[in-house]
Amino acid sequence: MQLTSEHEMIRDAVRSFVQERITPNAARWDKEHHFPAEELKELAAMGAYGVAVPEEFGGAGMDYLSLALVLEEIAAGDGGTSTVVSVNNCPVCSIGMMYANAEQKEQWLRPLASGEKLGAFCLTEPHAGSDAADLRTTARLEKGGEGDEYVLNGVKQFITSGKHADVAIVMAVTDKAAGKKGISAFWVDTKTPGYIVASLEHKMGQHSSDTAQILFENCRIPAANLIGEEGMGYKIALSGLEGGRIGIASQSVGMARAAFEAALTYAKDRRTFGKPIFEHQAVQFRLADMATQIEAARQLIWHAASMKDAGKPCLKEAAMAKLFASEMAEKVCSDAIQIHGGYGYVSDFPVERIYRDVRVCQIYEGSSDIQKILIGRGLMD
Ligand SMILES: CC(C)(COP(=O)(O)OP(=O)(O)OC[C@H]1O[C@@H](n2cnc3c(N)ncnc32)[C@H](O)[C@@H]1OP(=O)(O)O)[C@@H](O)C(=O)NCCC(=O)NCCSC(=O)CCS(=O)O
Repeated sequence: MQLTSEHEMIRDAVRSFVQERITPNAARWDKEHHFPAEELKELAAMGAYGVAVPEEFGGAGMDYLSLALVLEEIAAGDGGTSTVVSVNNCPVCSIGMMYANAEQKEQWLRPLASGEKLGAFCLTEPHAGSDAADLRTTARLEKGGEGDEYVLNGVKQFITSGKHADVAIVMAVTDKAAGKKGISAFWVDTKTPGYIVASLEHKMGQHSSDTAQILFENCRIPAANLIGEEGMGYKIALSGLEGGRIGIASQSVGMARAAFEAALTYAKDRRTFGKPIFEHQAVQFRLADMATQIEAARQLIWHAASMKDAGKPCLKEAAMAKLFASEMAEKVCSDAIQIHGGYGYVSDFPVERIYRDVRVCQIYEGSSDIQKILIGRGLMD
C-alpha cells in the first residue's frame, strides 16, 4: 500500500519535530523518569492528540492511517511519549467520538482532542486484565436534591497517564447480576475528590510515561457523565480497544525502526576482520530480515487502519497488526542489540532503552494471546 502526498506531509512534519525535540532527549527522560509535558503540548498543538477526530470536535480531522503514521514517528523518538499520545487518541478520543452525546462531546471530547486536556482509560483492575469483564469497581446511582450522582468505588491497575491525566474514562459495574451487560462507562474529571493516585509502577521501560494504580474512594460524579446507556460499558471498552491496537502496533513499528536504524548505522561504522561488519553476510542478512519484518508489520497496520477509515469492522485485522508488529518489534530490537555486541547491552547506545521500551507492546491493550483469540474468532466468521 502506498501513501498519498497528504499522508507523506503529515508523516514528514511529525518526523522533523520528533528528530528535533524528542529523540535527543529520550535517553535523559528514561534515566530521570521525566514526563515530557512541554513536548506533549507541542505535539498536541500539531493535532497529535485527536488525529482522527473531526475538526468540528477539536480534532485534526485526519484519519486512522494518519494516526498510525503519527504514532510510528513519535515512537521512533520515544516509546513512553508515544504511549501517552496513543491512549489519548484511542481508546479515549475514539470512545468520545463513537459514544458521547452532543453535550459530552463539547465538555469532554473537544478539550481531549485539541490537547487542552489529557485522557486516561481505566478498564484493567488488579485481578482483571485479559478477563476484562471481571470488574469489581462499582458505580452506584444516588438520587439527590442537587442532581443524581454515581458513586465510584474500586481499584484500577496499569493506567497510562493515571497521574498526569485530566480526564479518565472509567468502566464500572452498575448491575452485578447482569454480568458483561452490567458494566457502564463514565467520564471522570481526575480532580474529583475520591480519584486517588495510589501508586506509580516501577517499570522495565517507557519511563517517560506514568503508569498508575488508581483508587476510587466514594468518587461522586454527575449522572450526566454516563457514556451511552447503563450496561454499554464493556462494549464501549472493547470497541475503543480496536483502534487502540492499531495504535500499539504503530508504536511497535516506530520503536523497531529506531532500533534497526541504530543497528544499520553501527554496522556501517564498526569494523571487524578488516571491514565494516555490514559487509559480513551474517550481519547483512540479519539487517535484511529486520527491514523486511518492519515493512511487513507496517503494511498490516496500514491495511487495518484503511479498513477502519472505510468504516469496515477490523477487529481481526487490528489484532493481526498488533500481534505481528509487537512480536516482530521485540525480535528486531533484540537483533539490534546483537549487532551492537557488548555495546548493545549498555546504555551508551539507544538500543538498550528501546528494547526495554518495546517489550510491553506484547502485553498492554491486549496480550499476544488475546490477539490470537480475536483472530481465531475472526476466522470462524
Ligand atoms: C478476551 C476478550 C476478547 C473477551 O471478550 P468477550 O468474549 O467477553 O466479549 P464479546 O462477548 O465478544 O463482546 C462483548 C460485546 O462487545 C461487542 N464488541 C466486541 N468488540 C467490539 C468492537 N471492536 N466494536 C464494537 N463492539 C464490540 C460485542 O459485539 C458484544 O456486544 P453484544 O453483547 O453482542 O451487544 C476481551 O475481554 C478482551 O479483549 N480482553 C482484553 C482486554 C484488554 O485488552 N485489556 C487491556 C486494557 S488497557 C491496558 O492494558 C492499560 C494500558 S492503557 O492505559 O490503555
